[in-house]
Amino acid sequence: MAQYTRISGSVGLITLKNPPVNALSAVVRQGIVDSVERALGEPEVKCLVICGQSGKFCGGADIREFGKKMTGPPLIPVFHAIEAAAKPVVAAIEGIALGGGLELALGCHYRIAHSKAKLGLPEVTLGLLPAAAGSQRLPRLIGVPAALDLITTGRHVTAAEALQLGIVDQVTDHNTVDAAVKFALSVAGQSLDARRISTFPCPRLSNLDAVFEAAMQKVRQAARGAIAPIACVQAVRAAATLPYAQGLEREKELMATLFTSGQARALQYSFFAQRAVGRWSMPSGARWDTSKPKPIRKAAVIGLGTMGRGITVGLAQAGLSVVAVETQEKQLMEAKQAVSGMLERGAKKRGVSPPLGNISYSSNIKTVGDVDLVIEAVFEDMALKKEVFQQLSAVCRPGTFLCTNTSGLDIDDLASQTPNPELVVGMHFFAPAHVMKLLEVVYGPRSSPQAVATAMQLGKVIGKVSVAVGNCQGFVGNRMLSPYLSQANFLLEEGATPEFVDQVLEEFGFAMGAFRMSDLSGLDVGWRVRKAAGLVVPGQPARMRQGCRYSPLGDLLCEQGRFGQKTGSGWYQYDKPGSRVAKPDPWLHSFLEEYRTRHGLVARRIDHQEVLERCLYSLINEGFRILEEGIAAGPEDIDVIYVLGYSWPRHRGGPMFYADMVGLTRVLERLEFYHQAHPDVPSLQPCNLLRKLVASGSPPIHRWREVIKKVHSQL
Ligand SMILES: C/C=C(\C)C(=O)SCCNC(=O)CCNC(=O)[C@H](O)C(C)(C)COP(=O)(O)OP(=O)(O)OC[C@H]1O[C@@H](n2cnc3c(N)ncnc32)[C@H](O)[C@@H]1OP(=O)(O)O
Repeated sequence: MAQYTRISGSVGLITLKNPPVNALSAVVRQGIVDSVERALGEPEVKCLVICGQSGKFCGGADIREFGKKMTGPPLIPVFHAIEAAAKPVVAAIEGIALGGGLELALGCHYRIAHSKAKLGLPEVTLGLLPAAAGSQRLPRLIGVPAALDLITTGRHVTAAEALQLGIVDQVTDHNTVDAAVKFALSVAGQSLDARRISTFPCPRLSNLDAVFEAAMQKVRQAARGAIAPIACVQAVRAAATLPYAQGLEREKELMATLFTSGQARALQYSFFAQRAVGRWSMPSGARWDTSKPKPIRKAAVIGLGTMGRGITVGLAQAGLSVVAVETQEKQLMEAKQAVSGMLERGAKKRGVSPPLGNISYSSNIKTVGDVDLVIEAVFEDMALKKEVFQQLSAVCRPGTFLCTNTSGLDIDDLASQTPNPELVVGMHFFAPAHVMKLLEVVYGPRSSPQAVATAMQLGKVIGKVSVAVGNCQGFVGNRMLSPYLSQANFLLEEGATPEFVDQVLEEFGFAMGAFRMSDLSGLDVGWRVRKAAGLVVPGQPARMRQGCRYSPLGDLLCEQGRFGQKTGSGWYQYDKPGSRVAKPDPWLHSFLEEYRTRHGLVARRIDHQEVLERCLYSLINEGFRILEEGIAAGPEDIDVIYVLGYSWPRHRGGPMFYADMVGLTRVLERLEFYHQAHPDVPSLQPCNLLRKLVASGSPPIHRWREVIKKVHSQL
């Protein structure tokens, strides 16, 4: 609702009340209209202030209403009614003014913001554009280049930047509503002619075409197929070239296209999925709302390689005390220098001082005796990790949580090295660990709900989106990647080139195709894992392992010392080791031809559809297996992992959402087709859960959990 009160006799105060973010639901919109009307009708009222309850101005349109039947007044006439008011209306912005929230403020005559407030038009991140006249008012207020930046990126700006840009009129460190009331009284009675943004001409640009061309090129490059950023540029162009009323029409047209697009649905699903993963549950019945995390004040990181350094930075930046341990003195010194540099650069960006004092460095593992939680981040080698866990068990005080940063090793095996396996969880960080948003929190069969809750909470504290998943080879992300990469390799055996496979996957929206990504990660990483699993038999490139098709192509490249970017060659060639520009490699093409001849394989023409379907559907099929086994609690967990950790295009929601969009029947049919053609590839055999979902009439993704529950209860 929107509550109307009178303060100081002559100020009408409208307070938006719709927890948690005062979103502009139908009731709130109606409340604003009624309150403005009432205030304008009361002769004693000289001015109005609009604020939000609980220190939050407004989080924008109510996203939960999207896709439902529209009720209540639309936003544009509500904002026009405010702008047309004959009494000054001041927005008192505390906390957030986002999307429709900022558009509401732009409809007001003045804006006062608290110094800690964040403002922005993030509609683009939901597959939309600021279509409550924001795309038309903001360029008129702050000019085209600044508006293009804000609208196409959706970035939030601080109150200080908003003041500099001219979005707000005043910033206060004190009570924002008091400041706004005082301000409103000071301008009451003054002419409002120059305060109605919709009447402003858009500031002229001599190089208008060049500015828009450059903006379009920039968004096309960054968008990876997303359409909203392009529509945002078009809407701002309308503001710059058309009268306000016509610009609004264009905004409406563009919005209509976006609103009904699958991309907006995917992005909105992704928004809620990222919040839903916080409400985790385990097959044991343990849940987020019944498991209390322990507060972590002091943590230790063991092993200061690339991952350990990033984790240390993340913890220190979040204000935790960190003991950073590296047993080799020389590496410890190098790490200290590197971590300090990362902290200094980060602090400079944020305009704060670097939290160097939060970290104490040590070469002695015994110094971690008084920490609340340890994150072991040594080399990905089980024997080494076991040794470290044994040492930790001896030196840590009772009750210390022991976490391992691993991308796939068995958490339970590691936990068995300690007398308290319930305190052990996996924390799978993604590189660079202080930047990447994703954290897979991996529970073993003996991890306590409190250990999981604590790791999930710590993830939140350090700014990660944490997803709780069960223990299995590769956990969720890497386990699903395995059939995807296998298919990419099989396609090469059958006649494709790395360039073609990557092109198809990049056109789909991945930042990098399977081969460019493997070259970046380093081919030796998977090779080492395959060797440890006994899959690599030197000198014998047989194409079968344990009765299933196997491609030794990656192993053969590694045997040649081709580890990817770091060695200057892998699936591609590079100018020099470390160079990032991948070039097609004639050597690789002849190598593939020789390989096919040696194995009696005849290259055939492989089309775009086959690449996409075999790579994606095998990955999706593994996702269904993961759901069936209860390794992930719901499709949202998998989708968040893929969008945040594996560059799955956000505007396609995630692999499980994509399967829902394509249609489960279609996915099932195509998997059956490919499995028939390749019966020796088990990852192409449609899994039980997928069949069950199709048999249940392919319910929409938000109802999959019901079918999954049934499958689990039948086990
Ligand atoms: C046309 C389109 C127009 C005019 C629009 O306005 S589109 C909406 C534009 N607004 C946004 O995109 C803001 C989205 N929200 C956020 O970025 C963040 O939620 C936040 C910065 C406002 C707050 O962040 P935080 O404190 O971390 O909290 P959560 O993100 O966890 O959110 C708390 C719960 O609030 C729900 N929420 C947030 N925004 C909205 C909204 N606009 N409509 C409906 N509900 C919203 C969010 O889902 C969380 O609830 P749960 O999902 O956990 O139940």
